[in-house]
Amino acid sequence: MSAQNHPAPQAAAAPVIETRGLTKRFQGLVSVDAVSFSIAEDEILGVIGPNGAGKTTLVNMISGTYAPSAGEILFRSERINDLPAFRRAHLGIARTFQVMKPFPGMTVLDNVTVGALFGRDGGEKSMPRARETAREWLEFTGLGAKIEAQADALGGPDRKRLEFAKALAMGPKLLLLDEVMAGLNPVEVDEVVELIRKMRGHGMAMLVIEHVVKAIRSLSDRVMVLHHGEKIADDDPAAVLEDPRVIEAYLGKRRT
Ligand SMILES: Nc1ncnc2c1ncn2[C@@H]1O[C@H](COP(=O)(O)OP(=O)(O)OP(=O)(O)O)[C@@H](O)[C@H]1O
Repeated sequence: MSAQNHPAPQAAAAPVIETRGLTKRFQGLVSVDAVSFSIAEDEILGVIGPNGAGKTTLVNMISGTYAPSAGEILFRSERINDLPAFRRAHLGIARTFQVMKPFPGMTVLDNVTVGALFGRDGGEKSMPRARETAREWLEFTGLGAKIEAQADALGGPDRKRLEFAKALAMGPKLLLLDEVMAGLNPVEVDEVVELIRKMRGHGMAMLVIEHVVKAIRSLSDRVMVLHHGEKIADDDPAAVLEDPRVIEAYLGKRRT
């Protein structure tokens, strides 16, 4: 099954996230250079580019970890440049991290319950409801049998599932997935691809940073390519992955 099998997102609907000329400079280095893009509800934008292209920095600006040096971030038409990260989480922006960080000394269920308590609109208001939400997302992500395990004892693939469940329990409208397939074998990659597919239709926009090109090709409605901080392509996956500039900048060096 490919992304083309899904109904096309409504072109006319207001985007969930939009950036205009978004820029981040670190001293002399321009890490993200005037990047403009948008993602609609239920749309998946794949983001690829060589190491150091600015992908994680882009996510860090959207989630509120880094303040932009220039440009605008609009979330459902509201300018959010100056909101702290927790306020963005309350609006419905959730992310996963490249290095998975479960809360140590806590069970799998407790980890995801924290997500449910601090999510959109301030999170679930009661502990029983938060735990119920956490259980539902742990079932959804395939960790239903491990809810009482210590989170820091989980193996790599299960840690990724936990990271998904934590983010989903926040009730996101925008989910930012930063290299969730790194370090997985091909079978595990396919499982994560299936999981992301299953997440479609839950009213989210998704930004998926990934080096596994096969996965990006099959998941994404559109693919954006960053190179030295600049956007060099943003189109449907087939067009982007055949673009000579993209092959030159990135794909020529990778055959995944
Ligand atoms: N806090 C920081 N201070 C200084 N430079 C930074 C900082 N964060 C990122 N950079 C620089 O910005 C550039 C883009 O980095 P970024 O991590 O966004 O790239 P990336 O595309 O996510 O790479 P990768 O695929 O390796 O994760 C790099 O040159 C990096 O060294």
